[in-house]
Amino acid sequence: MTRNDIFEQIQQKRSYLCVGLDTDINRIPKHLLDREDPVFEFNKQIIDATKDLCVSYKPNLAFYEAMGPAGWESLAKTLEYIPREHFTIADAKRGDIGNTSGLYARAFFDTLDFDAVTVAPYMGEDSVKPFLEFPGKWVILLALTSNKGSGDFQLTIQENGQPLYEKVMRRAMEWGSPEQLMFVVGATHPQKFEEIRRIAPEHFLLVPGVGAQGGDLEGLSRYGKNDLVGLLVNSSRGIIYAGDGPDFAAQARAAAEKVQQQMAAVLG
Ligand SMILES: O=c1ccn([C@@H]2O[C@H](COP(=O)(O)O)[C@@H](O)[C@H]2O)c(=O)[nH]1
Repeated sequence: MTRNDIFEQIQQKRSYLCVGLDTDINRIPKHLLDREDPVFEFNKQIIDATKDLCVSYKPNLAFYEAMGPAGWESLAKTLEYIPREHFTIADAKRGDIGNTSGLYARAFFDTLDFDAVTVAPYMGEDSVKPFLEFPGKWVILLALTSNKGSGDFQLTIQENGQPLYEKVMRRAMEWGSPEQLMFVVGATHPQKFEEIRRIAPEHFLLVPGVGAQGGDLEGLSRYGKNDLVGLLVNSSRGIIYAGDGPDFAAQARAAAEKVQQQMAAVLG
């Protein structure tokens, strides 16, 4: 999928929402538990209820891997079910020595046909580059994450006065163009967005941390406003667990619609 395809979808739907499919078997409505594949059934109903309101879906691999082979099966069926126009992100946070990264890339881009995978940059260039060798596929590199621990390394100041996340972004921009590389920047760091946009004016940012983690969508939106919008804002629990009864999908839709309307207002 190209950058233009993503922009077009944003314009059509007046939305830059990414719905996170963090589907926890212990949190899905009880009435689904007697289905053959409750996780897939839950995802299917969430997708049906939200697909016109979002441009992207992001299953987090932990939720599927924790279930063993059945989880991989649910993940593959979910990916197959997501309409093709949506940008699909495997939130796997991978990265290893080169040959191993190459196999991770094959797993997410060939075996499964995701558009993008999240990658952890800590092991450096040779751990990231194998993911960039797949035409039309995307790397979403962790830059400044939404969690409290982001202060432990990412915000530490280097000899040249730059925080580590900035060094990571500048180096990574030498490896991948805005057509194949995005950065994860947590919504919980609103004061950093202006600087991050200066560092990477053309790259899409995947922004988790709104909703359940307390990040505020309104404050961030102006940092995506060059071109149409260069942000994908993720919400997982705030949408998929908006309700826990038989009407859970309708509740998820209502939560997604609320976010989409805020986004439409920003897009004008
Ligand atoms: O910095 C990061 C990177 C990834 N995530 C992931 O995004 C979702 C957020 O879920 P919510 O329920 O909307 O809080 C989840 O899959 C995280 O692993 C992140 O939160 N922060």
